[in-house]
Amino acid sequence: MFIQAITLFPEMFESITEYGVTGRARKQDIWQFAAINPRQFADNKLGYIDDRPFGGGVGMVMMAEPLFCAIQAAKQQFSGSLKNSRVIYLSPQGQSLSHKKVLELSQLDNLVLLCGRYEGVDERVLQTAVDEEISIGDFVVSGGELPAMMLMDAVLRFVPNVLGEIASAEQDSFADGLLDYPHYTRPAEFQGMAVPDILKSGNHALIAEWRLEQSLRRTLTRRPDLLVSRELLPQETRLLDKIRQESDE
Ligand SMILES: COc1ccccc1CNc1ccc(C(N)=O)cn1
Repeated sequence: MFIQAITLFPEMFESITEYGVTGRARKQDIWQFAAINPRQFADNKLGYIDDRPFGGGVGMVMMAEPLFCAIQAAKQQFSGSLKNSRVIYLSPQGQSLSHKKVLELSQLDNLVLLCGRYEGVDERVLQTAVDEEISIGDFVVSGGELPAMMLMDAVLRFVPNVLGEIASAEQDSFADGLLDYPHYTRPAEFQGMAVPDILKSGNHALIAEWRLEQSLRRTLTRRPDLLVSRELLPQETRLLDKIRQESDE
């Protein structure tokens, strides 16, 4: 997968291109990255890429021309099939990013991420050169770079070989629509708190059931909304009934 970010701060992306599983995978050429700074497309000597908003109001707006040229430049770099590509603008006005959308994006060959700064970008860029507007949550941060990196990381976890054993991405919570179960590692006792015995039993069937019960219990108490739209397997229904009876007692 070839990911390009259109950003005034290319160096910010080193946190995902140089570190952790995503950094290692990029260094192994499992995925590729390039940043394009719209300032290089500013048509004035001073490299202006923002201007005051029509209609007045606070702050500045990113101008259409430099961004449009940057997106065109990104499209010329595409590897693989041009069709299997998407230009995404990160913004609080976007469609909320979901696990389903993450999976869909992980199938693409090319991803272009437009990172806004100031009060946002000229609407005409969105109308002519952006395929989708995506939000990573109902909050505002100073630029689209951190949301872009969040999206990149979530998507890359589903690109084959990025994680090594793809299993750990599919076992992530949200992958099966439930919150994650609690995790423990050595020492067996920490500040007087022991690890649940079941996890030391070596009985993998019982451990799997315990973990599923813990996921269901956490989802029921912390995010019951996730259970509303989720089809339950018979074993899950049985465990949920058991959990509900306990809380009714
Ligand atoms: C004032 O910033 C903006 C104003 C308008 C658009 C983009 C930005 C850049 N900031 C962003 C970007 C995305 C998200 C999100 N929720 O995905 C949050 N903030």
